Amino acid sequence: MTSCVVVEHVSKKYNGKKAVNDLSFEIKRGEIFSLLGPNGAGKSTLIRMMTGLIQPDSGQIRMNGEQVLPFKKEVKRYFSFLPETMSLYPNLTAGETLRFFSRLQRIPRHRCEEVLDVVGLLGFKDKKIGGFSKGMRQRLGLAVALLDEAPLLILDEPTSGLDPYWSSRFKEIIRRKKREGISVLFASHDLYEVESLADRIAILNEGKLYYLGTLDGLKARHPTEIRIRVRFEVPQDPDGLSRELGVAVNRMGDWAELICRREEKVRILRSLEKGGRKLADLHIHETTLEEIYRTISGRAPSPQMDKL
Ligand SMILES: Nc1ncnc2c1ncn2[C@@H]1O[C@H](COP(=O)(O)OP(=O)(O)OP(=O)(O)O)[C@@H](O)[C@H]1O
Repeated sequence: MTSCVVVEHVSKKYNGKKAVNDLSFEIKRGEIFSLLGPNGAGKSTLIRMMTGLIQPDSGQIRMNGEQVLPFKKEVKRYFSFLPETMSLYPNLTAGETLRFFSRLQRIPRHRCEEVLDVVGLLGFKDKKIGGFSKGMRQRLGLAVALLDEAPLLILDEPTSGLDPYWSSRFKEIIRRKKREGISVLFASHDLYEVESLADRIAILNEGKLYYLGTLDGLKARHPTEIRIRVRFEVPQDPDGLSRELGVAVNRMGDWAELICRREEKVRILRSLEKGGRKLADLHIHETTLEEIYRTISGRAPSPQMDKL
């Protein structure tokens, strides 16, 4: 698979502070690529440079083999873009908005109704956008991005403001685009969405690339820990349990928390009722991707948060 986007040693400063710091990566043709990172990590700045809205201080970005800046129409035709916040005219109707963008891009008029239908707004085509909810405006922005069927779709936080139904429909739309051979780059804070859509991810932190690869690769890099919380009919000594089972055990009131690796789980569970011990209750917690992400972005919940 060849690359549709190549980012090479790109940096950007604002007021002397690096928003994007020496980033290099490629997006392959036909893949769904997600940009993750905490607030201020540099995702939108990177996307703005990729779409030619701002110029990098150093480095270069090529799209379909062409330098993004100075802007050529071959590059503009190569991608469609949904910005983080889209400026729409509140006095125009949804239909008028789509027709406005279709005329700008010389796209046949019938596409307007098609994309309005895809985002569930066909029934609202004669309604003014000023009366639209946040989610409806977001769906309209997505419809604009879908208008021209460019080979690369770039979406900055596309599901912000969407309800669970439309978040799920969004995933269907993106999967269909991939089947049609379209490459997709999207920035997101929703790890479940990323997990179910992305072929590869890039995690940014303070403008730098923390991780580039598949989600499986990320999980392998952060071996998952399992916490088995147990309550016995007769309370057990945590130190004795720890020595017997060979894992760390914390006392949590009436409960004991056993911390083990995934491959130790079955052995531990089988040992819990040995020697006449009887379980009264049990809860198993496996580390989620969200927790891995929180840890690497420095947002692991503090003990104080647990008390809230
Ligand atoms: N126009 C600007 N002027 C000055 N600083 C900016 C500007 N745009 C972004 N920044 C700064 O650059 C850094 C990266 O911001 P950016 O918007 O790219 O982050 P982000 O990852 O998209 O964040 P979020 O998830 O909150 O959208 C932040 O420190 C931000 O304050």
